[in-house]
Amino acid sequence: MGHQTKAFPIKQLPSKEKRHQLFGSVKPAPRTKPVDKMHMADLQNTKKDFLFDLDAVGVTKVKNPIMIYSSIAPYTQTSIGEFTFTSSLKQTNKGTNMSRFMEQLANYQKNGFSTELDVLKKFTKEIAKRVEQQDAALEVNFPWFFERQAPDTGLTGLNHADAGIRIEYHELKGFCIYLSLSAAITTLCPCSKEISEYSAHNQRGNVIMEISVSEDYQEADLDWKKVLLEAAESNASARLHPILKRTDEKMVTEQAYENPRFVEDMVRLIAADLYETSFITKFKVTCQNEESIHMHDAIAAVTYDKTKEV
Ligand SMILES: Nc1nc2c(ncn2[C@@H]2O[C@H](COP(=O)(O)OP(=O)(O)OP(=O)(O)O)[C@@H](O)[C@H]2O)c(=O)[nH]1
Repeated sequence: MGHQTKAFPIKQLPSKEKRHQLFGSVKPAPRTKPVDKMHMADLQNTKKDFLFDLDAVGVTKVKNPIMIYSSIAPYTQTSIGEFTFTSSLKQTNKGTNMSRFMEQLANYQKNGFSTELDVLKKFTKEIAKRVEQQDAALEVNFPWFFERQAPDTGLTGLNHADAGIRIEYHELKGFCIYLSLSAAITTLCPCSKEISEYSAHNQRGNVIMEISVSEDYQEADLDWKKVLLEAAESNASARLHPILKRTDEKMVTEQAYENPRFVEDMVRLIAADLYETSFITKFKVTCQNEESIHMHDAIAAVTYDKTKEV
C-alpha cells in the first residue's frame, strides 16, 4: 500500500478581508482633505521668521548599495553605504524638501552608485541645487574589504576596515573633503616585554585616522584607503590576518615581539607617515587598545594641521 498524503488546507478559513476585520481593521472614514498635490498644504515651504538659521537638515541612516574601487585586491567590490545628506536652511524657511535627497540617490543608483570622490562631489553639488540652498553635505560610512596574504604560506582571505567620506560643498567656497579609516592591528606591550622574564601581553588595537585632503588630490593617483591602511598596519607590532597556518603564526608572533608598541607610539608613528603624505593637509589619529590584562582600554590621540605651519 502506498503512503497516502493529506490534501491541505483542511480547515476553511474566513476570507482575507474578513480576517483583517476580525483583527481590528475598519472601513476608511470619509476623506475631507485634498488628494491632488496642487491643493495640498505645503508646510515645508512656509516663509516666515522661524528664529534661527539651521546648520544642517536632511536625511540620515540611509542604507544603499555602493561600488568601491581600490588599488589593492579586490579592485572592485560592492558594499553597503550608510549615508547622511543635508543642507543648511535659512531662518525664513520652515522646512526642507526631504524627498529630493532620496530622489537624487535613486537617480544615481540606476547606474550603480560608486564612492569615487568625483562622483560624490558632483552628487553633493547637485543636492544643493535640488534643495535650492547654497550648500550641501554628504557623509557615507561603509565596510571596505581588502585581501590579506599570510606571511609564510601566502594563503589569502579578506579583512576589512571601516571607511568614511564627508563632502561639504558651498557655492562660494567650493569643496571640503574629509576621509576616515578605522583599522584593526596587533600591538605588543613594550613595558610587559621589558619587565617580564618571558612573554609579553598583547592586544587588538583599533586605529582611527581622520584626514582633510588638498583641493588637487586625485584618488586615481594614490588610493587614500590604501595609504591610511598602510599607515596603521606598517607601524603596528603586527598585522591581522584572516588565515594563519602554524608557520605563519610563528612569524606573526615573532614580528610582534620584535616591534613592541604603546598606544602613544602608535599614534606618533602613524602621525609621522601622514605628515609625510603630501595630499593630507590635517589629520587626527586615535589608537584604542582592547587591553588583554585589564577590563578597560588604553587610548591615545594626536591632531595636526599642516596648513598652520609657518
Ligand atoms: N521638512 C521635513 N519633512 C519631513 C519631516 N519628516 C518627514 N518629512 C518628509 O516630508 C516628505 C515630503 O517631502 P517633500 O520633498 O517636502 O515633498 P513635496 O513638497 O511633494 O516635494 P517637491 O515636489 O520636490 O517640492 C515626506 O517624504 C516625509 O518623509 C521633517 O521633520 N521635516
